[in-house]
Amino acid sequence: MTAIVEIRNLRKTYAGGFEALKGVSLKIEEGEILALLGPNGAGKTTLISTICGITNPGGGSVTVNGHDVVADYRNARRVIGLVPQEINLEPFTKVIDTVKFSRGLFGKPRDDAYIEKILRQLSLWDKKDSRSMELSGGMKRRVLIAKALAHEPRVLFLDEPTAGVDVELRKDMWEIVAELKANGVTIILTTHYIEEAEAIADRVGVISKGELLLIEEKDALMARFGQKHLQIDLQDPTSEIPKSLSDYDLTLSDDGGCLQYNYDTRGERTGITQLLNDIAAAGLVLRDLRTEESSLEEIFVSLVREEVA
Ligand SMILES: Nc1ncnc2c1ncn2[C@@H]1O[C@H](COP(=O)(O)OP(=O)(O)OP(=O)(O)O)[C@@H](O)[C@H]1O
Repeated sequence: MTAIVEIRNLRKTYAGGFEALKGVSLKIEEGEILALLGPNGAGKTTLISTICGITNPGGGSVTVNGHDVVADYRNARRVIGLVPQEINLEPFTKVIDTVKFSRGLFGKPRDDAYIEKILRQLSLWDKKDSRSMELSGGMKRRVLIAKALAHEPRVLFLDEPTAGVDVELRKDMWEIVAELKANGVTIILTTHYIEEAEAIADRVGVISKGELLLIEEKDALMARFGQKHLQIDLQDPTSEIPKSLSDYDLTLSDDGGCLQYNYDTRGERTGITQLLNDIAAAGLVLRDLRTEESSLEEIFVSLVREEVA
């Protein structure tokens, strides 16, 4: 794989002295979907804005497709599409005109067939003559994507693409992103919805306080930090965990009816067989067993909490 975006030791200090990026280095591979997670104010938008040439870096460098985003910003911008967090559409302009205009801004020749293709892909073709003010919030978000794609970028940045969007439309967006990836577009998205990263990202980066805490393949991340929980429902509630089970990582539900056993998914031995024997020996009778895996959300929260501590 080749890197299409290379970020080296990127720093940004806003006027007033706030250090929003503290030396971020990152390579983004061509064709991948990278999700950037991080709490409010972590620096995600600042990072995206700097890569897109909207904010000037205070130090370090970024190249996109080999073009430096400061020294060679025109060529860098040509390959970048940006879907901003805020909806910034002109209320009286027709959908098709706003999308065509975006293409023109990059000096690309008129290509009505391509514009039709992206509007159809985003289910906007029947709205092409509607003014932005006549569209729902979700449709406006689609128009922003169409605008960002109008000049055929190879790298698409989506800054919280599904903020405030209903569940159904969110899933539609995920499909759109998957289709774009299939067409060879590299996608970087920021999101607060961890299930979004879990559903569509190839890699996940976690940013907190201007630093990249980690960047890793999603599946490897889930396997590395993942814990499994075995829920053991008891026939009769118990008031406390029997002393003979004190060596196990067990928690008892408030109603005393369920024991939760936490174990490492990487461990060669889970200890479950022995635990079940010991539970029986302690006189507890099982009613049911369920296993659950920790979600990316739990992993993320524990990482950011460690950072804050
Ligand atoms: N123009 C600016 N001037 C001064 N400080 C700024 C400016 N823009 C952003 N900041 C500060 O930089 C920090 C990072 O902001 P940024 O918007 O990059 O965070 P974010 O991770 O995108 O947050 P969110 O998830 O809330 O969108 C915040 O503390 C913010 O207040």
